[in-house]
Amino acid sequence: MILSLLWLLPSALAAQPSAPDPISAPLRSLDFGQLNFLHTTDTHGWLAGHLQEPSYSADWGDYISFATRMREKAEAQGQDLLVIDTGDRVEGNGLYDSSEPKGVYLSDILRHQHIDLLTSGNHELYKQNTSEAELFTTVPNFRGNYLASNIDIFHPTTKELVPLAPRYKKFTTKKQGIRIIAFGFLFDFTGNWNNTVVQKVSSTIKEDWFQEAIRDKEVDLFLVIGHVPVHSPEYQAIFKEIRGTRWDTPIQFFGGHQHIRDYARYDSKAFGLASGRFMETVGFASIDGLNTPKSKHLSSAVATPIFKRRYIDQNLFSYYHHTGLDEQSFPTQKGQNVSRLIAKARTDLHLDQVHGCAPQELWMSRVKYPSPNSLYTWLETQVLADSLKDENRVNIPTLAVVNTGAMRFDIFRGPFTQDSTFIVSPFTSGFRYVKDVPYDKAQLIVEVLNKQPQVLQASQEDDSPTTLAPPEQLAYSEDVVASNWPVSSDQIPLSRNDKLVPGYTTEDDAGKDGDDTVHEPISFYRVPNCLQVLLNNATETPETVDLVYIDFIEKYVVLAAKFAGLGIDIAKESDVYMPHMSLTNLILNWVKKNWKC
Ligand SMILES: Nc1ccn([C@@H]2O[C@H](COP(=O)(O)O)[C@@H](O)[C@H]2O)c(=O)n1
Ligand SMILES: [Zn+2]
Ligand SMILES: [Zn+2]
Repeated sequence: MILSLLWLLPSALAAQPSAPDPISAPLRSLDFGQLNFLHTTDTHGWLAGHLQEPSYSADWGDYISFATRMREKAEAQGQDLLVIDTGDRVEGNGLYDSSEPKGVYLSDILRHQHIDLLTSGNHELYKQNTSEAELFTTVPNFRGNYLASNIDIFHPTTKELVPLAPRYKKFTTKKQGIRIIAFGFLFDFTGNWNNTVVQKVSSTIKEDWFQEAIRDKEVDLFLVIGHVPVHSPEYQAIFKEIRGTRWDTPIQFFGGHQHIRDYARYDSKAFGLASGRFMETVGFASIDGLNTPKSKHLSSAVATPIFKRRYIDQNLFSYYHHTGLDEQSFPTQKGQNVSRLIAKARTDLHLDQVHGCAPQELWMSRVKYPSPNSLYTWLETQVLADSLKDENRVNIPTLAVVNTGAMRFDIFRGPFTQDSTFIVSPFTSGFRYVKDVPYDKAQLIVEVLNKQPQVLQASQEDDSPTTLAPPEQLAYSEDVVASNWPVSSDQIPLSRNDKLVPGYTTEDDAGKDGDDTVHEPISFYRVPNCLQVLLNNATETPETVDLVYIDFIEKYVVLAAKFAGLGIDIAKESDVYMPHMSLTNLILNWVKKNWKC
């Protein structure tokens, strides 16, 4: 990754004269301890980093150099460093989605990082080929380090149900001799393909192997990694189960899935870190004052260990700062080779091929919905309105419903590339429809879907619902939410020359000082679960409509239809709409036609 003068600026600001000087960007430092961690989660294929956002512009090769330098630094101080990844490595970027078969370049890049412990996310399990790629490629690539405490897979050859990877692992750290038992969980996910089985966390922790593991007396730290939100019933249950048996053994959790920076305090000796999404963030955590055989011998043990956390902006400026190195001394040979491998993969996959040029920024959550700069407003009023048409259903009033979670990232003004195609919406789900749905019932279905607690948005559990709440019980608010975004910085003194770059201003269970980079806050607005748009020249209130929806949300539409008293079984009555057309391709075709450069 090359460091240029304007590299720390968001692309939207890069051309402006008042751009902040990157050198003055204030950074909070990392407090090393006996045991240190680097954590990634929900990388979703973004191993090339963010080409349009300098704050997150380092790549997986740079991260490899960073982890190496951090390990060298820790070990030189007689401390340990572990590298963790908690899943959703796939789906969401051209580097993964653009190859045939998907993921061949990605897995070959990923494996060069030394990852000490990793788990699966839900995205590794949506499809049969993805989970089998985990079984046959990722698990062997990280042999002994991949954990699957609650995931089994039907082995494609033997047809036997086997653990995707070992349930847990016991090991001792190199420098400090810390005895660790580690587990690797997935939240209570039910949207997996039927070749895998995800056991509920609450029943997994009652199994003999787990109960025996937490009764092991020769343990200084329990390490729970997982594709699980750190504030979740699943992690509460694991915490309680371990604490019930081991009242004072420290527990460190690492989580993900919600795509946010977050830190949870379970008690004075148990904390959990979640490290964002899309290679924007590398999480850092440290523990000092652990009771180990070595510290007992040296009588340096303390009553309560000290837990720390930091959210590192994934760029070279942060990496140089935290390692105390520079452009010459920072990169490792391996890191540079991997950066070259990424560049070559991007070339082979034509990821810079331009399909059109976006005339403006389109935001997922930085602006209100609906509004002229809302990505969802654009999807409704431009893309769906122009392009969602089945040639066998012409001139039939149609109500289309799309889950907002199908849209994964903002669009920046300028080139819309092969890469953008998958960054914006990578999913291969098609469209289905039911005919002759009374319009009032169709509207009630959407209303019911939108009053559910965010089940269909990105980063929410797409758990199979058995019931849906009536619309009047749940309120949807489109107000600004301060969900780990905009609060002003504290504790780090700013000089008059400091001009802040917009970015994360996280508030978590440990306070407001978690982000390494002090940012200017960004507003964040909620969006509904589903968009709806009337198509085919429908009058304002047609009598009946074709109800069109993305097949990914069918199970919710079925329940909402029952709730709305539609009286038909949507799953049985529905048919394919626009055969072989995914939302990804619908958007791409629209861009090619409408966004000339
Ligand atoms: N075919 C799919 C798959 C997923 N989604 C959306 O993604 C959300 C889950 O993503 P995470 O990264 O948060 O695990 C899911 O809730 C859906 O909103 C989709 O739309 N289509
Ligand atoms: Zn994710
Ligand atoms: Zn997830």
